[in-house]
Amino acid sequence: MLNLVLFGPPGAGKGTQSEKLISKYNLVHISTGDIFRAHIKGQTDLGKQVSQIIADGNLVPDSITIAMLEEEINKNPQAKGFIFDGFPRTVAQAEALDKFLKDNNSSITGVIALDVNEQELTQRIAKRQEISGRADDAADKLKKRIEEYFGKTIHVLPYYEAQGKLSKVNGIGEIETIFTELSQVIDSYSA
Ligand SMILES: Nc1ncnc2c1ncn2[C@@H]1O[C@H](COP(=O)(O)OP(=O)(O)O)[C@@H](O)[C@H]1O
Repeated sequence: MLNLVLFGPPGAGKGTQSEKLISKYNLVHISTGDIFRAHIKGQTDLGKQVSQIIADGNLVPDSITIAMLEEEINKNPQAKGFIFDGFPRTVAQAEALDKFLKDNNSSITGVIALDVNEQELTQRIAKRQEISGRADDAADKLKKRIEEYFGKTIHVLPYYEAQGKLSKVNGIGEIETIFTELSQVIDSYSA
């Protein structure tokens, strides 16, 4: 199995690159943000539970997020591998994912961090909000999300670095150029 974590701050381009990577490598895309948004749209119990948290730009509690992620993996028993996008966002989530995969005789192949500076992120998301209309893309909520990233999520990097699984790719430039670089890293796993 090829299990990838695509890592990076809000607006780094994880969603865009994931879409391209899943078709090239025949993987299942698991974006916890997308799944949460689907629950909110469908007004499920989970959606009702998390909608305010997400609108405010806060992280959803680990217990809820981890349970949802495991359920999503279990829905895809035939998968050749997964791209995790927006997960793990805390060290506790990273540990839970490792344990869950291990219990299923699998593991994370590699983690690729998309490197984008804060100024570029803010500009990209301001642009995106005009189209997405996402409540959490509003300036004050975005600020909160970037704070959550640099306060909690960034600690996931040394966790994977210690396992020798971390690679970094420059997330600024043409979408195709970034895609080529990501593909090179992925191809190096099996080389
Ligand atoms: N792994 C996670 N842990 C906790 N909360 C999450 C997680 N994934 C998504 N969320 C919630 O969903 C929101 C949107 O996530 P996402 O679509 O990945 O946004 P972006 O990458 O643009 O910040 C997050 O701000 C957070 O509230």
